[in-house]
Amino acid sequence: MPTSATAAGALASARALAPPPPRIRRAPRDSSPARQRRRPRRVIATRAAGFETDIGQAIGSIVRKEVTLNLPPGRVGLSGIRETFEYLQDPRGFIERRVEAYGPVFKTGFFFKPAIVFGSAEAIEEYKRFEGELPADEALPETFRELHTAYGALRQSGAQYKATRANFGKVLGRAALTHYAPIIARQTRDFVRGDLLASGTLQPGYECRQHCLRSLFELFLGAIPPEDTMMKMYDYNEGLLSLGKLTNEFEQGKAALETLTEFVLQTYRRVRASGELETDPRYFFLRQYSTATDENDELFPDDRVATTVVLMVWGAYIEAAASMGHCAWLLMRNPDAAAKVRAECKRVLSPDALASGNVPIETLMELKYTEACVKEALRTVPQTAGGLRINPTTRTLAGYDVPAGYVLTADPRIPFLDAKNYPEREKFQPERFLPEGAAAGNVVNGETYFPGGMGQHQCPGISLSTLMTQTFLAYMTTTFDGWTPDLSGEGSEDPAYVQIPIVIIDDRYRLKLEKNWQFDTFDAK
Ligand code: HEM
Repeated sequence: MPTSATAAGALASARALAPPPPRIRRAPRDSSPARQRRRPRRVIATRAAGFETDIGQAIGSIVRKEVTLNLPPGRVGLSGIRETFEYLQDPRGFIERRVEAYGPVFKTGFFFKPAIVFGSAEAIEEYKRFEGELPADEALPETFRELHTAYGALRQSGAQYKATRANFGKVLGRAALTHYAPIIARQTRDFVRGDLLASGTLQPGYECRQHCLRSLFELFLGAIPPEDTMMKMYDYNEGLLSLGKLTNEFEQGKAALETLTEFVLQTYRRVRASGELETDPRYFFLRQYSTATDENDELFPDDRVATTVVLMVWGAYIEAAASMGHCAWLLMRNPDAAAKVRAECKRVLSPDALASGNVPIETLMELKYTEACVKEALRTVPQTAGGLRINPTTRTLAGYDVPAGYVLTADPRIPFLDAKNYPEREKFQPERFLPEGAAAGNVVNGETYFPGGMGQHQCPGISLSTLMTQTFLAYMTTTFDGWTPDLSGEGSEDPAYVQIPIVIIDDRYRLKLEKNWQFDTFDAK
């Protein structure tokens, strides 16, 4: 679930998550070092004998009454506009350039608000001590707050949030994953050995999203909605990220939320009335929520259960799909790692188990190298920024003053990019996440690896996403001997990416799949 889905998370790039035909987007801006060295034109600066005044920053710090404070290095400017737009064009490059210039704690403008971004182990350790008191909701824009609903975890705090969070373990913890694993395996088999085998191509952005949508509805609802209802999830996503409540996107998002919630509500009420809720394993998730209680010890009302299903599917589908696409691309570019994944999957998973789709979690958990690939992919191509919190009172962090009203965000990309934690940081090395990784100088712990954010709103779904991606890789590597960029039509060697709020391969990118001889004549349908 993307928490950086804030105000401008909006931007057009998020619209790339709409269904096909994929729209033609402009190529990503040139981020070559030469370009980056050019001075941005909008800064009004004077430079003389080593003295540089950034007028926007100077006025901004007077307006914000922070002239006498000891803030971290960096610039916010007058209102953070320039920083925000620079971030939105190239989020990862933005972080990298600032860490290089200022170190792992710096100030900037994030989504038009002054912000302190940090990622050193010391700052994170200190942050963890008070993060639990910070309100999460205020950092979210109005459109997101309304469509995320009062039931959404990202808006909550205190007793209400505790009640919401208490249920996550029941539907995303180990027992739940044990229940989901064979369903995921069957869904993935049908996707890879059905759809992909038939077409011989994979559009990792769009097709993995659709696969994840279907799989997640089945896991969390026990039923896949009709296509037109399921596709409302794209409108809902666009509405959450829309620029304002007067936009069409917001209106459509609101209508989509109603349609989706109504469909879930009807399904929930029907299976409860028929008694299947208690007896049919398909309704595992709904059954857990049918006994969930709120902060007043009252059962969740039906609309809260229904909204929770919609929010869970929404929080998971793009993230899981992005992880699958990045892994597929990284394995293509790292044939040694791909060979190891293939060998491991063939050793652990029997052809019969793969063909039947009946793969228990214990077997999937033996895929240690494959799991390490998924983790390393999240490090190499980080999918999200950290969660945003508003600092309510003046305090200090890492020896710097943090004024009230500043956004605080622990950014996972900062430790990911630090060669002290990850030697040869640009390389894809799944071994970092295996026991031998430490001996090679890798430092993997809660302060250096937190792809799902940290603190009170830390992602409860990373294990589910990892399991889905591992299963995807198991079927991909045992069905296809490899894959290469499909250069026909608009095809390109490497993908462009949607950058905000979740980094995911652009819909136009396609891979050509090389069938394994066993599947040359396979007809899964
Ligand atoms: C690789 C995949 C994923 C990544 C990188 C990811 C990332 C994140 C991040 C960064 C947050 C933290 C937000 C914050 O601190 O404000 C978050 C929260 C959340 N994620 Fe994920 N996510 C992933 C997969 C999933 C999946 C599969 C689910 C399944 C339902 C999920 C459900 C949630 C929920 C419910 C929250 C809100 C937690 C709360 O507010 O207590 N995520 N995610």
